[in-house]
Amino acid sequence: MTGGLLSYEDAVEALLAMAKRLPAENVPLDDAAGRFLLEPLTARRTQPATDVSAMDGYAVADPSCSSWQVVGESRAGRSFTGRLSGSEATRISTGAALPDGATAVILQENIARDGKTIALTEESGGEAEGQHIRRRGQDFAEGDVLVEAGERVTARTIGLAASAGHSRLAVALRPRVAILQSGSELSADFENCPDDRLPASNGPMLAELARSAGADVSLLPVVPDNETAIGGALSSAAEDHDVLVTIGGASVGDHDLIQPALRPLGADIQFWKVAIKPGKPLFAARLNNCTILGLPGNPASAFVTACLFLEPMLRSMTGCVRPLPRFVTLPLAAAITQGGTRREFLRARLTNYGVMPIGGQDSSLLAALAHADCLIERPAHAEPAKAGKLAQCLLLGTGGTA
Ligand SMILES: Nc1nc2c(c(=O)[nH]1)N[C@H]1C(S)=C(S)[C@@H](COP(=O)(O)OP(=O)(O)OC[C@H]3O[C@@H](n4cnc5c(N)ncnc54)[C@H](O)[C@@H]3O)O[C@H]1N2
Ligand code: MOO
Repeated sequence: MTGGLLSYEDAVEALLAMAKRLPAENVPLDDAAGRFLLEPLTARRTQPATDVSAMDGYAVADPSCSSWQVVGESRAGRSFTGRLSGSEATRISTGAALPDGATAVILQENIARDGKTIALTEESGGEAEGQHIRRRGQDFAEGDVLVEAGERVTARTIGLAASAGHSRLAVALRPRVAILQSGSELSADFENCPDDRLPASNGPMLAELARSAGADVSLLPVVPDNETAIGGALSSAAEDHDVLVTIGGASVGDHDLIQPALRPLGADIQFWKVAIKPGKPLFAARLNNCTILGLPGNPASAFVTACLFLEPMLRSMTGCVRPLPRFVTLPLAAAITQGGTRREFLRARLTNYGVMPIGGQDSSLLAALAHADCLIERPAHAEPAKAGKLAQCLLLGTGGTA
């Protein structure tokens, strides 16, 4: 606890403990992208399956000769079936199987050919046994564990899985996430929003963030500041979703009605208020089988808390081995002022000289937020820091940097 507020670590740990791991499904490779392996990726085959040539040229039985007789060809996909001996050679292409008896490959640039006879050109160097040969199993062998369970399925993992003989992978079911925005000032009509209303912009922003984290997202209709209407929307959303994210109405004002609406439904409020800026009024609750994450309404607060809480929770539910945000150490490109009473996450941009805090740090500023591509962590009560000092930073837009 920090002055009655929970620390970020305690709060995120409590949230992760609330949200249980989802069951597995076996999905085609493209549908596994961005999700986490629930089982180690094990090679079902050996690669390369035989010794192969690394270059276009000639496979030879004896590289110490100075000329050879070409007795056939080994192409990728159609190998030479005979066996080489003495001064015999075959034409060979990159990736083609090395003929039996071949001990080296000579680059075609180093060869002069006259009919079936080939000879080393004057410029060529000494040829050695084993040169330009990729050995069987050099990449991986059947039974090798190639990627551990809990790692993210990237484009490279997909390539590796295909190569290792897999067309499907075991991943967790996609979390079903509902997003509920409340506030009588909010309008879902972005094109015709009167001046006394505000576009409900946090909904599509966080829907996209959750979708990028692998969730199936339902963006629910905006609910006005009415406890009964909010209660009805909460209870129906909690029935058929694993996670319900509420936006706004998390603080202490007369119109902050999310918790008052949750209590009569029997929801268990697990924690409220975290010592971070932005994001102080965040809360978490459990209603039947649904984990409810109450995010503050200010756009920067909603976004930053989604990065710090929602993404880690979704990663944890889907089997990620390192669900917590991964901070990297980077130099400050400009000085930052003294820290306040809460640990702060300053919106910033990466430059060639380090991280540069952006101008507007007020949590209502969406244009400034959209300009940021990382967050600088400034501990509570931190001393002012000069340009060049190292800071902990969270890169944005990398799928949570897990
Ligand atoms: N007396 C106190 N007042 C406030 C405190 C406090 O501790 N004591 N905390 C402040 C902090 S910090 C924050 S953050 C805000 C957040 O409060 P709420 O979660 O209750 O958010 P709202 O009041 O509903 O909205 C704040 C702001 O954001 C706009 N908003 C809300 N939802 C959306 C949406 N879906 N899309 C776009 N914009 C949205 C809303 O119109 C307000 O302007 O409370 C402080 N107050
Ligand atoms: O925490 Mo509020 O999110 O500071 O603006």
